[in-house]
Amino acid sequence: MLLSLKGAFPPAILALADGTVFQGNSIGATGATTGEVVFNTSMSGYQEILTDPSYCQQIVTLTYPHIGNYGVNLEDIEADKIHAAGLIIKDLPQLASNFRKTATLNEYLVAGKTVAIANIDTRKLTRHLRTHGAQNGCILGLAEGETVTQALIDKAIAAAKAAPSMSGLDLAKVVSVKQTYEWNQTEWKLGAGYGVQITPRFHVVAYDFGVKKNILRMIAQRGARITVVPAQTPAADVLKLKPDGIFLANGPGDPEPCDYAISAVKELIETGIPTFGICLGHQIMALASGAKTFKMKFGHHGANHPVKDLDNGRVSITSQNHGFAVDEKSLPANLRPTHISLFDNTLQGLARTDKPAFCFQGHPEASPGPHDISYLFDRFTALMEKHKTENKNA
Ligand SMILES: NC(=O)CC[C@H](N)C(=O)O
Repeated sequence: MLLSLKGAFPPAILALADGTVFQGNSIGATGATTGEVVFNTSMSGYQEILTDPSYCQQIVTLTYPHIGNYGVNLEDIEADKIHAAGLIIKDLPQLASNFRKTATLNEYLVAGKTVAIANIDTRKLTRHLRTHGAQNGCILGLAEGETVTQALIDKAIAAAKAAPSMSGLDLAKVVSVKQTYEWNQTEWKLGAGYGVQITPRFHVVAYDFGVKKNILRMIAQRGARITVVPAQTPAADVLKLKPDGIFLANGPGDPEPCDYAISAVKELIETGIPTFGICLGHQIMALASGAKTFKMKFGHHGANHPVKDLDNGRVSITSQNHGFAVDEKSLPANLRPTHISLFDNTLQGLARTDKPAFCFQGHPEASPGPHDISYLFDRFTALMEKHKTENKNA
């Protein structure tokens, strides 16, 4: 039986901007945090979710009831720190067990200075977010011995109301790396851990808008060495690196204000160098091609989302994490829909008809999630192979 640790942790408050309040226990850092409260339906992968830079300024509610069962380890990270603004769960099990475990979730949250709340009704919260839409919230993690008072509840509601709206926020340049770096780590294998790409055939330049490490690993696995560049790198600097392919990363915030990236991508696609975008990268490619994006009601966050490939009818179960989407009605003639979500029919994939450029809204790198749609990385490799051969023959 899993024993709840209810009594072992100080109280915590979760307040939403509309005044809804939940009381539970603080299982992370003491103090306050604010952000957009979203829900994620993945059953595992909390460490990858917490470290995903796309969750910057978002508080993540996990709908799966037992979170923390397998602790945390040194390998399942998508960035070198926790990026989520906070965590909301139902039950933190007393026992965390896994052969790779180096710490418990609670220890990890405290060390990562992340405020988190447990023992609240996450089903009620999720229904609330589904009905009323994602909204800002505040978690107040109290110190040992402190008790909940009306003044603290009012303070949490006021902080939730004062938090900035996600619409219009450019967070890509906030989380992006400041210096260019090289990447050659490949995918994780049981017994061997992560590998190294020592015989690359391609050179990929990856725009870091908040890149998840597993994307870089999956590109490296397929024969590439990668130069990761800051979000605001001009197109001319990318071209100087003579890439065989350009990758546009995932990232947090609203894609629309990322004008520097939109104009660079517009220029780069025109050169005919194969380009692949994921999530924020997908939205930026769409904007660079003349389409529009919009804010969704509560977005897609989970590892069980069915997506249909419009070219062959094949359905993949995919990992998702986005709150904005590309408006299908805004597509220019040279941008073709390739995938749609079977949850709400929103656009999931696009391809340029005039250039070797395509993009995907969900997460083919999984981490966490199913690997059904990893074929998109093979598609990128095939485009680079073709481009390389054509250039050689030219
Ligand atoms: N994971 C991502 O890249 C998210 C893209 C964007 N920030 C959105 O919420 O839609």
